[in-house]
Amino acid sequence: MIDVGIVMGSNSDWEVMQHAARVLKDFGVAFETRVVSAHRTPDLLFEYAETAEARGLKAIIAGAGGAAHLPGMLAAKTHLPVLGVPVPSKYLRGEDSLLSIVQMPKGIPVATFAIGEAGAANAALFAVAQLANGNPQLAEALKAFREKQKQTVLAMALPEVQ
Ligand SMILES: Nc1c(C(=O)O)ncn1[C@@H]1O[C@H](COP(=O)(O)O)[C@@H](O)[C@H]1O
Repeated sequence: MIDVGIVMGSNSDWEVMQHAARVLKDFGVAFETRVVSAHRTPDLLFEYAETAEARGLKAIIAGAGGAAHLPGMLAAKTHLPVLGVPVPSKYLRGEDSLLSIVQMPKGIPVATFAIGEAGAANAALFAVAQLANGNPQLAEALKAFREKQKQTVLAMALPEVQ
């Protein structure tokens, strides 16, 4: 059973969105990856969102750049949590993507993450946290991840000033 859908507006978003896939893979969460575009493949978008819950998905991570309508339109067509990742754009560095995703009208929420790879990784970590509610094994894995990250930071050394 697939728990999380990772969708993006174009395969050009993969460089960023692969960081979400990496996190889910590391936690052993079953996921699928698809290119779906609100603008270029609107019928596929509707079909994907309308069938997501019945297919067993628990959350959808959606990344898009520029006029990033994909996460919002998915959220409009499903009750599943939609986690939006603003992909950096060529001319406006992803600020356009961020604003397109975050400024949803009241009633149709999209949980919006940081621009770029940190946002993609954090969206996946958020999905893991959601799934860990009621899954003690996943909750333990999440704790272990945090502990390892903490140890990495504690071991960080800075250069001497000469
Ligand atoms: N923002 C959207 C949507 C959408 O929101 O439906 N579909 C594609 N795109 C974005 O267009 C950018 C350029 O796409 P191309 O590289 O294919 O020209 C990508 O970042 C994609 O997410």
